[in-house]
Amino acid sequence: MKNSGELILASTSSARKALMDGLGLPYRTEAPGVDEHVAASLSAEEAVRSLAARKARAVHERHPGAWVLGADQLVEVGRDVLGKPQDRDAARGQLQRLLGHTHAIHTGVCLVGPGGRLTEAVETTRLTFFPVPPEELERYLDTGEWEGCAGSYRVEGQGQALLAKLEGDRTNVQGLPMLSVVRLFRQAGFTFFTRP
Ligand SMILES: Nc1nc2c(ncn2[C@@H]2O[C@H](COP(=O)(O)OP(=O)(O)OP(=O)(O)O)[C@@H](O)[C@H]2O)c(=O)[nH]1
Repeated sequence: MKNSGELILASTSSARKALMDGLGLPYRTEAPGVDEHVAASLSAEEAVRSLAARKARAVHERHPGAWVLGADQLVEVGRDVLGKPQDRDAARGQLQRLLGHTHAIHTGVCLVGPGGRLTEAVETTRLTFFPVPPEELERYLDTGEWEGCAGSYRVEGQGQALLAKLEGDRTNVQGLPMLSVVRLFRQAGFTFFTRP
């Protein structure tokens, strides 16, 4: 049975695209094009839930007959909430906060269906990093993995050499909590393993 309406991933993230490609559902991507500012009073979980819905709704308004999946991610360490670093110096500062400590990655996902029906989830993964000397941190920065990544590391790349412990969904760290994404798709009536 063909899934009704096209599926759009409201994201510019190559990591999210790679995760969706693995699922095998026919889809396309479209940039959400939204302002990602939220009230400072929101918790990290509330912020990613709100922003995932903002991204999905923005694309759904342009394509009301489609299914649209949006996502947003933040890193929480102590009282700090981290997004994507702007430059190498910001990436160094983020990693200095994370190395030798445990932090949480929160990812919100939101699925909006034809007619605007919305389902959502927020998934948290906890990661503990080894403490490493400054010269090793500089060598990791030289890999460039910090670019475009909340928290300035890639858990599926060389960044895994920093990882002492991971509790939760690993794909959630990369950008989409696939256990939750599959649950939302199944609850929406999506069928899998169909021929294109
Ligand atoms: N490959 C990889 N990407 C990561 C990792 N951790 C975080 N990211 C990326 O960091 C980005 C988090 O920033 P967001 O603001 O949620 O998303 P974005 O990159 O702006 O992309 P949009 O979905 O278009 O908003 C996402 O693209 C994640 O895929 C990781 O361990 N590996």
